[in-house]
Amino acid sequence: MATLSYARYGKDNVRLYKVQRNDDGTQDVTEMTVCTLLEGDIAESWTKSDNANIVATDTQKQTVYIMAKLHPVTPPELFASILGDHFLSTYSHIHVAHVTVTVHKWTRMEVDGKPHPHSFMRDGVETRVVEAVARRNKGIAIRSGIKGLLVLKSTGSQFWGFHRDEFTRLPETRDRILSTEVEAGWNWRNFSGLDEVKKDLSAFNQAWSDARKITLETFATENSPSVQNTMYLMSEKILAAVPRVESVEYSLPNKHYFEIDLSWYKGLKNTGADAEVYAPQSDPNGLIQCTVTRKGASPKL
Ligand SMILES: O=c1[nH]c(=O)c2[nH]c(=O)[nH]c2[nH]1
Repeated sequence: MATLSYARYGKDNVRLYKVQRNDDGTQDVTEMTVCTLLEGDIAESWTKSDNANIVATDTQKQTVYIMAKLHPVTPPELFASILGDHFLSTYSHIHVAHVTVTVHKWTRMEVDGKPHPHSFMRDGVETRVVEAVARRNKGIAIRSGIKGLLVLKSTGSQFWGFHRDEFTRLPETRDRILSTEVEAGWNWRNFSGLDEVKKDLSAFNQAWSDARKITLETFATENSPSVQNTMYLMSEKILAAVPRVESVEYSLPNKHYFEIDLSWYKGLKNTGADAEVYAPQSDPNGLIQCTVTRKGASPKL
């Protein structure tokens, strides 16, 4: 009659902070939010009120803390993989572990022109987000990404040549404001397991900084014909920079800034080439998305 066709469960919004005290007296800090979701032989909890196979979500939370104490929490790709691997190796009835780690910004302060040993500031809401999916006998799939990186350019963006019909009001423009909140992700070729993840840990931070730099530099320097083309260029460049990455995804809202006609006040000119005062729009916004996949890449698990 009815069948349970989807079930996973875990703990979301596990907040965690870890400090590393270095020999030279400086300290490094990491703050993250973790989500763990498990799949496996768990259906009977839903269908028969039998919780015997349920690793309580509280247990999952405690595990996150213990693993953070016992292991490094950076790079986040490693920590997410350690957690995923732990759930599979500890519980034979769990077949898939999804772990998402969101790293929050703590940027070291500069005081008197010098990096401060133990003081940090939150200079933006941008986060680094990693999702690791550990599947029994199928290795670990990792997606790394950036979220919440808010950017704006005041010129160097166009949008023209688009389809026009009786529903079209938007004028063509060869000079507009372009603003978006970057959500970017890059999918690594599947890892056979935790050992393979550990083989080249520096690749994860390097890819993050390459992807971030490519995103910012392409946004700034291209005379953009559309959000679509700009995100495609960024994706191509990330694929070229990081050989192990098989596909790149972008999701970019187009945050509109509308011109305001002020001619009603003493004939003030504030449109077209005279536009200086604009009305930023909170909604609606365009939303442009793409996945760009390396030729010959293995299909995503
Ligand atoms: O870069 C853009 N892409 C669109 O698809 C679009 N549609 C729109 O109204 N403005 C824009 N801008």
